[in-house]
Amino acid sequence: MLFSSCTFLMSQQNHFQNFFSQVSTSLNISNIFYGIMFDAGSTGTRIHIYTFMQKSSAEPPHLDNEIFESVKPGLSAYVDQPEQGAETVRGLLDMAKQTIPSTHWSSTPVVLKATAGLRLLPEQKAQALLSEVQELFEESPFLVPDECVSIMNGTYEGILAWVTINFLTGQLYDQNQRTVGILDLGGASTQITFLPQSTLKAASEKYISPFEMFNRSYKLYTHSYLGFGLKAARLAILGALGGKDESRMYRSSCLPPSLKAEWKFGGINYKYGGMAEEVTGFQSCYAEVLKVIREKLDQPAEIRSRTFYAFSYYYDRAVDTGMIDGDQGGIILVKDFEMKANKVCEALTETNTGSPFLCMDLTYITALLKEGFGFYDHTELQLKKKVNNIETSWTLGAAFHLIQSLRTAPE
Ligand SMILES: Nc1ncnc2c1ncn2[C@@H]1O[C@H](COP(=O)(O)OP(=O)(O)O)[C@@H](O)[C@H]1O
Ligand SMILES: [Ca+2]
Repeated sequence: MLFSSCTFLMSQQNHFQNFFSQVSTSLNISNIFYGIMFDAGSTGTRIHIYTFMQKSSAEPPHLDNEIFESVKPGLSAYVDQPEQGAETVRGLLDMAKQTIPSTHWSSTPVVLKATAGLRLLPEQKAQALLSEVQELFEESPFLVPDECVSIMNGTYEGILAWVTINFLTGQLYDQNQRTVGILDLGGASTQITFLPQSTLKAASEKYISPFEMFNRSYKLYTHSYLGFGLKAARLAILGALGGKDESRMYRSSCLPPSLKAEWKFGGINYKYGGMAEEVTGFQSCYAEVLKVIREKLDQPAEIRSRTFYAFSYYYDRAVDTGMIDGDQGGIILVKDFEMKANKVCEALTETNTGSPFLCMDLTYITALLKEGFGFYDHTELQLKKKVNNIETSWTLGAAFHLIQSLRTAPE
Protein backbone atom coordinates (compact mmCIF):
# COMPACT_ATOMS: atom_id res chain seq x y z
CA MET A 1 0.00 0.00 0.00
CA LEU A 2 1.22 3.49 -0.77
CA PHE A 3 0.64 5.01 2.62
CA SER A 4 2.30 4.31 5.88
CA SER A 5 -0.72 4.40 8.10
CA CYS A 6 -0.56 5.50 11.71
CA THR A 7 1.64 3.18 13.65
CA PHE A 8 0.26 2.14 16.99
CA LEU A 9 1.78 1.31 20.29
CA MET A 10 1.36 -2.41 20.85
CA SER A 11 -1.05 -2.03 23.73
CA GLN A 12 -3.19 0.36 21.75
CA GLN A 13 -3.12 -1.92 18.75
CA ASN A 14 -4.33 -4.89 20.80
CA HIS A 15 -6.90 -2.73 22.44
CA PHE A 16 -8.24 -1.78 19.06
CA GLN A 17 -8.21 -5.29 17.65
CA ASN A 18 -10.13 -6.45 20.70
CA PHE A 19 -12.50 -3.63 20.15
CA PHE A 20 -13.10 -4.56 16.52
CA SER A 21 -13.50 -8.24 17.25
CA GLN A 22 -16.02 -7.34 19.95
CA VAL A 23 -17.76 -5.20 17.38
CA SER A 24 -18.00 -7.96 14.84
CA THR A 25 -18.89 -10.86 17.11
CA SER A 26 -21.56 -9.46 19.38
CA LEU A 27 -24.85 -9.64 17.61
CA ASN A 28 -27.32 -8.09 19.97
CA ILE A 29 -25.84 -4.79 21.05
CA SER A 30 -25.85 -1.98 18.59
CA ASN A 31 -22.35 -2.05 17.13
CA ILE A 32 -21.54 1.60 17.25
CA PHE A 33 -18.10 3.09 17.23
CA TYR A 34 -16.68 6.56 16.75
CA GLY A 35 -13.75 8.31 15.11
CA ILE A 36 -12.49 11.87 15.61
CA MET A 37 -10.67 13.44 12.67
CA PHE A 38 -9.25 16.97 12.84
CA ASP A 39 -8.58 18.91 9.65
CA ALA A 40 -5.95 21.57 10.43
CA GLY A 41 -6.40 23.60 7.23
CA SER A 42 -4.61 26.81 6.30
CA THR A 43 -7.65 28.98 7.05
CA GLY A 44 -9.26 27.08 9.91
CA THR A 45 -9.28 23.99 12.13
CA ARG A 46 -12.24 21.62 11.91
CA ILE A 47 -13.38 18.61 13.90
CA HIS A 48 -15.37 15.78 12.31
CA ILE A 49 -16.86 13.31 14.78
CA TYR A 50 -18.05 10.24 12.87
CA THR A 51 -20.41 7.60 14.20
CA PHE A 52 -20.09 4.23 12.46
CA MET A 53 -22.11 1.04 12.71
CA GLN A 54 -20.66 -2.37 12.04
CA LYS A 55 -23.17 -5.13 11.34
CA SER A 56 -20.65 -7.87 10.52
CA SER A 57 -16.90 -8.09 10.03
CA ALA A 58 -17.50 -9.03 6.39
CA GLU A 59 -19.15 -5.72 5.58
CA PRO A 60 -17.59 -2.29 5.48
CA PRO A 61 -18.65 -0.05 8.36
CA HIS A 62 -21.75 2.00 7.78
CA LEU A 63 -21.46 5.74 8.38
CA ASP A 64 -24.32 6.72 10.63
CA ASN A 65 -23.71 10.35 11.49
CA GLU A 66 -21.26 13.23 11.44
CA ILE A 67 -20.90 16.12 13.87
CA PHE A 68 -18.89 19.00 12.53
CA GLU A 69 -17.50 22.18 14.07
CA SER A 70 -14.81 24.64 13.04
CA VAL A 71 -12.73 27.54 14.32
CA LYS A 72 -10.79 30.28 12.56
CA PRO A 73 -7.98 31.10 12.01
CA GLY A 74 -6.01 27.94 11.30
CA LEU A 75 -3.07 26.62 13.33
CA SER A 76 -0.54 28.30 11.02
CA ALA A 77 -1.75 31.70 12.27
CA TYR A 78 -0.30 30.73 15.68
CA VAL A 79 3.15 30.23 14.22
CA ASP A 80 4.82 31.94 17.21
CA GLN A 81 2.26 30.96 19.88
CA PRO A 82 1.99 27.16 19.64
CA GLU A 83 0.23 26.87 23.05
CA GLN A 84 -2.49 29.25 21.91
CA GLY A 85 -2.84 27.28 18.70
CA ALA A 86 -3.37 24.09 20.69
CA GLU A 87 -6.02 25.87 22.79
CA THR A 88 -8.20 26.24 19.67
CA VAL A 89 -7.99 22.47 19.25
CA ARG A 90 -8.88 21.94 22.93
CA GLY A 91 -12.16 23.80 22.46
CA LEU A 92 -13.15 21.46 19.64
CA LEU A 93 -11.99 18.36 21.52
CA ASP A 94 -14.24 19.31 24.45
CA MET A 95 -17.11 19.09 22.02
CA ALA A 96 -16.16 15.48 21.24
CA LYS A 97 -16.39 14.70 24.98
CA GLN A 98 -19.89 16.10 25.08
CA THR A 99 -20.96 14.11 22.02
CA ILE A 100 -19.37 10.69 22.43
CA PRO A 101 -20.57 8.56 25.39
CA SER A 102 -17.83 8.24 28.03
CA THR A 103 -18.03 4.44 27.73
CA HIS A 104 -16.56 4.79 24.20
CA TRP A 105 -13.86 7.41 24.87
CA SER A 106 -10.97 5.00 25.36
CA SER A 107 -11.74 3.15 22.12
CA THR A 108 -12.28 6.25 19.99
CA PRO A 109 -9.18 7.28 18.03
CA VAL A 110 -8.37 10.97 17.72
CA VAL A 111 -6.24 12.07 14.78
CA LEU A 112 -5.20 15.48 13.45
CA LYS A 113 -3.84 15.99 9.98
CA ALA A 114 -2.54 19.39 8.90
CA THR A 115 -2.52 20.49 5.29
CA ALA A 116 -0.90 23.26 3.29
CA GLY A 117 -0.79 26.00 5.97
CA LEU A 118 1.66 23.96 8.04
CA ARG A 119 3.44 22.59 4.97
CA LEU A 120 4.46 26.17 4.18
CA LEU A 121 5.82 26.99 7.66
CA PRO A 122 9.46 26.46 8.66
CA GLU A 123 9.68 22.85 9.85
CA GLN A 124 10.61 23.69 13.47
CA LYS A 125 7.67 26.04 13.89
CA ALA A 126 5.25 23.54 12.39
CA GLN A 127 6.63 20.80 14.67
CA ALA A 128 6.22 23.02 17.75
CA LEU A 129 2.53 23.43 16.91
CA LEU A 130 2.07 19.71 16.30
CA SER A 131 3.85 18.80 19.57
CA GLU A 132 1.46 21.00 21.56
CA VAL A 133 -1.50 19.28 19.95
CA GLN A 134 0.00 15.83 20.52
CA GLU A 135 0.40 16.66 24.23
CA LEU A 136 -3.21 17.78 24.38
CA PHE A 137 -4.39 14.53 22.78
CA GLU A 138 -2.28 12.45 25.16
CA GLU A 139 -3.91 14.16 28.14
CA SER A 140 -7.37 13.46 26.69
CA PRO A 141 -9.40 10.32 27.48
CA PHE A 142 -9.43 9.27 23.83
CA LEU A 143 -7.32 6.65 22.06
CA VAL A 144 -4.22 8.38 20.72
CA PRO A 145 -2.58 6.45 17.91
CA ASP A 146 1.16 7.03 17.76
CA GLU A 147 2.28 9.57 15.11
CA CYS A 148 -1.27 10.61 14.44
CA VAL A 149 -0.69 14.34 14.77
CA SER A 150 1.05 15.06 11.52
CA ILE A 151 1.33 17.04 8.33
CA MET A 152 -0.40 15.10 5.59
CA ASN A 153 1.15 15.12 2.16
CA GLY A 154 -0.83 16.51 -0.75
CA THR A 155 -1.11 13.14 -2.51
CA TYR A 156 -2.89 11.72 0.50
CA GLU A 157 -5.17 14.76 0.67
CA GLY A 158 -6.37 14.33 -2.92
CA ILE A 159 -6.86 10.57 -2.66
CA LEU A 160 -8.79 10.77 0.61
CA ALA A 161 -11.10 13.46 -0.78
CA TRP A 162 -11.69 11.18 -3.78
CA VAL A 163 -12.58 8.32 -1.39
CA THR A 164 -15.03 10.56 0.47
CA ILE A 165 -16.91 11.73 -2.61
CA ASN A 166 -17.04 8.33 -4.24
CA PHE A 167 -18.18 6.72 -0.99
CA LEU A 168 -20.89 9.35 -0.47
CA THR A 169 -22.11 9.06 -4.07
CA GLY A 170 -22.24 5.25 -3.75
CA GLN A 171 -19.51 4.54 -6.31
CA LEU A 172 -17.14 2.61 -4.05
CA TYR A 173 -19.60 -0.25 -3.59
CA ASP A 174 -21.26 -0.20 -6.99
CA GLN A 175 -20.52 -3.19 -9.22
CA ASN A 176 -20.48 -0.94 -12.29
CA GLN A 177 -18.27 1.70 -10.82
CA ARG A 178 -18.46 5.07 -12.47
CA THR A 179 -16.27 7.07 -10.19
CA VAL A 180 -16.13 10.85 -10.24
CA GLY A 181 -13.09 13.09 -10.01
CA ILE A 182 -12.49 15.75 -7.37
CA LEU A 183 -11.22 19.32 -7.43
CA ASP A 184 -10.37 20.81 -4.04
CA LEU A 185 -9.30 24.45 -3.83
CA GLY A 186 -7.97 25.21 -0.36
CA GLY A 187 -6.34 28.35 0.97
CA ALA A 188 -2.76 27.28 0.32
CA SER A 189 -2.91 24.25 -1.99
CA THR A 190 -5.17 22.68 -4.59
CA GLN A 191 -5.75 19.06 -5.61
CA ILE A 192 -7.07 17.22 -8.66
CA THR A 193 -7.78 13.48 -8.42
CA PHE A 194 -9.56 11.00 -10.71
CA LEU A 195 -9.49 7.34 -11.77
CA PRO A 196 -8.15 7.29 -15.34
CA GLN A 197 -9.87 4.98 -17.82
CA SER A 198 -7.45 5.50 -20.67
CA THR A 199 -3.67 5.57 -20.89
CA LEU A 200 -2.20 8.84 -19.73
CA LYS A 201 0.60 10.65 -21.49
CA ALA A 202 4.06 10.03 -20.02
CA ALA A 203 4.16 13.41 -18.24
CA SER A 204 1.00 12.53 -16.29
CA GLU A 205 2.01 8.95 -15.43
CA LYS A 206 4.17 10.08 -12.54
CA TYR A 207 1.12 11.32 -10.68
CA ILE A 208 -0.44 7.86 -10.54
CA SER A 209 -0.76 6.45 -7.01
CA PRO A 210 -1.86 2.89 -6.21
CA PHE A 211 -4.39 2.76 -3.41
CA GLU A 212 -6.56 0.14 -1.72
CA MET A 213 -9.93 0.70 -0.11
CA PHE A 214 -12.63 -1.77 0.93
CA ASN A 215 -10.88 -4.70 -0.77
CA ARG A 216 -10.46 -2.99 -4.11
CA SER A 217 -7.31 -1.63 -5.70
CA TYR A 218 -7.18 1.63 -7.62
CA LYS A 219 -4.57 3.47 -9.60
CA LEU A 220 -5.55 7.07 -9.12
CA TYR A 221 -4.21 10.11 -10.84
CA THR A 222 -3.66 12.68 -8.09
CA HIS A 223 -1.72 15.89 -8.09
CA SER A 224 -1.47 18.47 -5.33
CA TYR A 225 -0.10 21.93 -6.06
CA LEU A 226 1.37 23.71 -3.04
CA GLY A 227 1.06 27.50 -3.30
CA PHE A 228 -1.89 27.25 -5.72
CA GLY A 229 -4.64 27.48 -3.09
CA LEU A 230 -6.81 30.58 -3.43
CA LYS A 231 -5.12 32.66 -0.74
CA ALA A 232 -1.58 31.67 -1.69
CA ALA A 233 -2.53 32.52 -5.30
CA ARG A 234 -3.60 36.01 -4.21
CA LEU A 235 -0.10 36.55 -2.86
CA ALA A 236 1.49 35.11 -6.01
CA ILE A 237 -0.63 37.38 -8.22
CA LEU A 238 0.31 40.39 -6.08
CA GLY A 239 3.96 39.33 -6.32
CA ALA A 240 4.05 38.99 -2.52
CA LEU A 241 4.44 35.21 -2.11
CA GLY A 242 7.25 34.53 0.32
CA GLY A 243 7.67 38.32 0.79
CA LYS A 244 8.38 39.38 4.36
CA ASP A 245 8.55 43.14 3.80
CA GLU A 246 5.51 44.36 5.73
CA SER A 247 6.00 47.99 4.63
CA ARG A 248 5.76 47.30 0.90
CA MET A 249 2.53 48.01 -1.02
CA TYR A 250 1.49 45.23 -3.43
CA ARG A 251 -0.76 46.25 -6.33
CA SER A 252 -2.96 44.47 -8.84
CA SER A 253 -5.35 45.37 -11.67
CA CYS A 254 -7.72 42.76 -10.18
CA LEU A 255 -8.47 45.03 -7.19
CA PRO A 256 -10.66 48.15 -6.93
CA PRO A 257 -8.49 51.14 -8.03
CA SER A 258 -9.09 53.16 -4.88
CA LEU A 259 -8.43 50.26 -2.53
CA LYS A 260 -5.76 50.44 0.15
CA ALA A 261 -5.92 47.72 2.76
CA GLU A 262 -4.04 45.18 4.83
CA TRP A 263 -4.41 41.42 4.88
CA LYS A 264 -2.95 38.87 7.26
CA PHE A 265 -2.06 35.39 6.00
CA GLY A 266 0.27 32.80 7.53
CA GLY A 267 1.17 35.26 10.32
CA ILE A 268 2.38 38.02 7.94
CA ASN A 269 0.66 41.36 7.35
CA TYR A 270 0.47 42.42 3.70
CA LYS A 271 -0.45 45.89 2.39
CA TYR A 272 -2.25 45.78 -0.91
CA GLY A 273 -4.21 48.01 -3.26
CA GLY A 274 -5.53 48.66 -6.76
CA MET A 275 -4.06 50.25 -9.88
CA ALA A 276 -5.13 53.13 -12.10
CA GLU A 277 -8.68 52.85 -13.42
CA GLU A 278 -7.56 52.50 -17.07
CA VAL A 279 -5.73 49.24 -16.38
CA THR A 280 -8.34 47.74 -14.07
CA GLY A 281 -10.74 45.05 -15.33
CA PHE A 282 -11.07 41.47 -16.50
CA GLN A 283 -8.63 41.48 -19.43
CA SER A 284 -5.69 42.93 -17.53
CA CYS A 285 -6.52 40.89 -14.44
CA TYR A 286 -6.64 37.68 -16.51
CA ALA A 287 -3.24 38.52 -18.03
CA GLU A 288 -1.80 39.05 -14.53
CA VAL A 289 -3.25 35.79 -13.27
CA LEU A 290 -1.96 33.83 -16.27
CA LYS A 291 1.59 34.72 -15.30
CA VAL A 292 1.30 32.60 -12.17
CA ILE A 293 -0.51 29.70 -13.88
CA ARG A 294 0.71 29.27 -17.45
CA GLU A 295 2.67 26.06 -18.03
CA LYS A 296 2.81 25.34 -14.30
CA LEU A 297 0.23 22.54 -14.21
CA ASP A 298 -0.11 19.10 -15.72
CA GLN A 299 -3.03 18.67 -18.16
CA PRO A 300 -4.35 15.10 -18.45
CA ALA A 301 -6.60 15.16 -21.53
CA GLU A 302 -9.12 12.68 -20.09
CA ILE A 303 -10.41 15.14 -17.48
CA ARG A 304 -12.31 17.04 -20.17
CA SER A 305 -14.76 14.22 -20.61
CA ARG A 306 -15.12 13.17 -16.99
CA THR A 307 -17.45 14.25 -14.17
CA PHE A 308 -15.77 16.32 -11.45
CA TYR A 309 -17.02 17.36 -8.04
CA ALA A 310 -15.54 20.67 -6.95
CA PHE A 311 -15.58 21.99 -3.40
CA SER A 312 -13.94 24.35 -0.88
CA TYR A 313 -13.31 27.74 -2.52
CA TYR A 314 -14.87 26.70 -5.85
CA TYR A 315 -18.03 26.22 -3.85
CA ASP A 316 -17.67 29.28 -1.63
CA ARG A 317 -17.08 31.73 -4.49
CA ALA A 318 -19.93 30.27 -6.54
CA VAL A 319 -22.21 30.81 -3.51
CA ASP A 320 -20.87 34.33 -2.86
CA THR A 321 -21.78 35.40 -6.41
CA GLY A 322 -25.20 33.71 -6.52
CA MET A 323 -24.17 31.07 -9.07
CA ILE A 324 -25.45 28.25 -6.82
CA ASP A 325 -27.59 27.89 -3.72
CA GLY A 326 -25.57 27.86 -0.49
CA ASP A 327 -27.32 24.78 0.91
CA GLN A 328 -28.09 22.75 -2.18
CA GLY A 329 -25.02 23.41 -4.31
CA GLY A 330 -25.54 22.88 -8.03
CA ILE A 331 -24.07 22.16 -11.45
CA ILE A 332 -22.26 24.85 -13.40
CA LEU A 333 -20.05 25.06 -16.48
CA VAL A 334 -16.45 26.22 -16.44
CA LYS A 335 -17.45 29.18 -18.60
CA ASP A 336 -19.96 30.30 -15.92
CA PHE A 337 -16.99 31.19 -13.71
CA GLU A 338 -15.50 33.20 -16.57
CA MET A 339 -18.75 35.08 -17.22
CA LYS A 340 -19.06 35.90 -13.53
CA ALA A 341 -15.41 36.97 -13.29
CA ASN A 342 -15.88 39.24 -16.29
CA LYS A 343 -18.94 40.84 -14.75
CA VAL A 344 -17.41 41.39 -11.31
CA CYS A 345 -14.09 42.68 -12.67
CA GLU A 346 -15.74 45.10 -15.11
CA ALA A 347 -17.74 46.59 -12.23
CA LEU A 348 -14.70 47.12 -10.01
CA THR A 349 -14.55 50.84 -10.64
CA GLU A 350 -18.26 51.37 -9.99
CA THR A 351 -18.82 49.47 -6.80
CA ASN A 352 -16.67 48.61 -3.89
CA THR A 353 -18.90 46.26 -1.99
CA GLY A 354 -18.27 42.72 -0.79
CA SER A 355 -14.81 41.19 -0.82
CA PRO A 356 -12.21 43.34 -2.58
CA PHE A 357 -10.65 40.07 -3.80
CA LEU A 358 -13.76 38.77 -5.57
CA CYS A 359 -12.60 39.76 -9.08
CA MET A 360 -9.15 38.28 -8.46
CA ASP A 361 -10.54 35.07 -6.95
CA LEU A 362 -13.03 34.42 -9.77
CA THR A 363 -10.42 35.22 -12.42
CA TYR A 364 -7.96 32.89 -10.73
CA ILE A 365 -10.52 30.08 -10.59
CA THR A 366 -11.33 30.60 -14.30
CA ALA A 367 -7.68 30.58 -15.33
CA LEU A 368 -6.84 27.62 -13.08
CA LEU A 369 -9.61 25.51 -14.62
CA LYS A 370 -9.04 26.54 -18.25
CA GLU A 371 -5.36 27.31 -18.64
CA GLY A 372 -4.11 25.34 -15.65
CA PHE A 373 -5.90 22.00 -15.80
CA GLY A 374 -7.08 22.41 -19.40
CA PHE A 375 -10.85 21.99 -18.91
CA TYR A 376 -13.14 23.04 -21.75
CA ASP A 377 -15.51 26.01 -21.40
CA HIS A 378 -18.43 23.61 -21.47
CA THR A 379 -17.07 21.07 -18.93
CA GLU A 380 -19.65 20.58 -16.16
CA LEU A 381 -18.69 20.86 -12.51
CA GLN A 382 -20.77 19.49 -9.64
CA LEU A 383 -20.50 21.89 -6.71
CA LYS A 384 -21.29 20.23 -3.37
CA LYS A 385 -20.60 21.04 0.26
CA LYS A 386 -22.49 18.07 1.64
CA VAL A 387 -23.75 14.78 0.22
CA ASN A 388 -26.43 13.00 2.28
CA ASN A 389 -25.79 15.59 5.00
CA ILE A 390 -22.10 14.64 5.32
CA GLU A 391 -19.29 17.16 4.64
CA THR A 392 -17.44 16.48 1.40
CA SER A 393 -14.05 16.63 3.10
CA TRP A 394 -10.98 14.35 2.86
CA THR A 395 -11.51 13.66 6.58
CA LEU A 396 -14.08 10.90 5.97
CA GLY A 397 -11.69 9.10 3.60
CA ALA A 398 -9.02 9.48 6.28
CA ALA A 399 -11.33 7.98 8.93
CA PHE A 400 -12.07 4.98 6.66
CA HIS A 401 -8.41 4.55 5.92
CA LEU A 402 -7.64 4.60 9.63
CA ILE A 403 -10.29 1.98 10.36
CA GLN A 404 -9.03 -0.19 7.51
CA SER A 405 -5.43 0.01 8.69
CA LEU A 406 -6.48 -0.91 12.24
CA ARG A 407 -8.31 -3.99 11.02
CA THR A 408 -5.46 -5.20 8.86
CA ALA A 409 -2.73 -4.44 11.40
CA PRO A 410 -0.67 -7.60 12.12
CA GLU A 411 -1.28 -9.29 15.49
N1 LIG B 1 -15.63 20.59 6.21
C1 LIG B 1 -15.56 21.29 5.10
N2 LIG B 1 -16.41 21.03 4.12
C2 LIG B 1 -16.33 21.73 3.00
N3 LIG B 1 -15.47 22.73 2.78
C3 LIG B 1 -14.61 23.03 3.73
C4 LIG B 1 -14.60 22.31 4.92
N4 LIG B 1 -13.63 22.78 5.64
C5 LIG B 1 -13.04 23.77 4.94
N5 LIG B 1 -13.63 23.94 3.80
C6 LIG B 1 -13.28 24.93 2.79
O1 LIG B 1 -11.88 24.89 2.55
C7 LIG B 1 -11.44 26.17 2.12
C8 LIG B 1 -10.24 26.57 2.91
O2 LIG B 1 -9.19 25.69 2.70
P1 LIG B 1 -8.29 25.18 3.90
O3 LIG B 1 -8.68 23.76 4.19
O4 LIG B 1 -8.33 26.11 5.05
O5 LIG B 1 -6.86 25.29 3.24
P2 LIG B 1 -5.82 24.16 2.77
O6 LIG B 1 -6.64 22.99 2.29
O7 LIG B 1 -5.05 24.81 1.65
O8 LIG B 1 -4.99 23.85 3.96
C9 LIG B 1 -12.61 27.10 2.32
O9 LIG B 1 -13.23 27.27 1.08
C10 LIG B 1 -13.54 26.33 3.24
O10 LIG B 1 -14.88 26.70 3.03
CA1 LIG C 1 -8.50 21.86 2.92
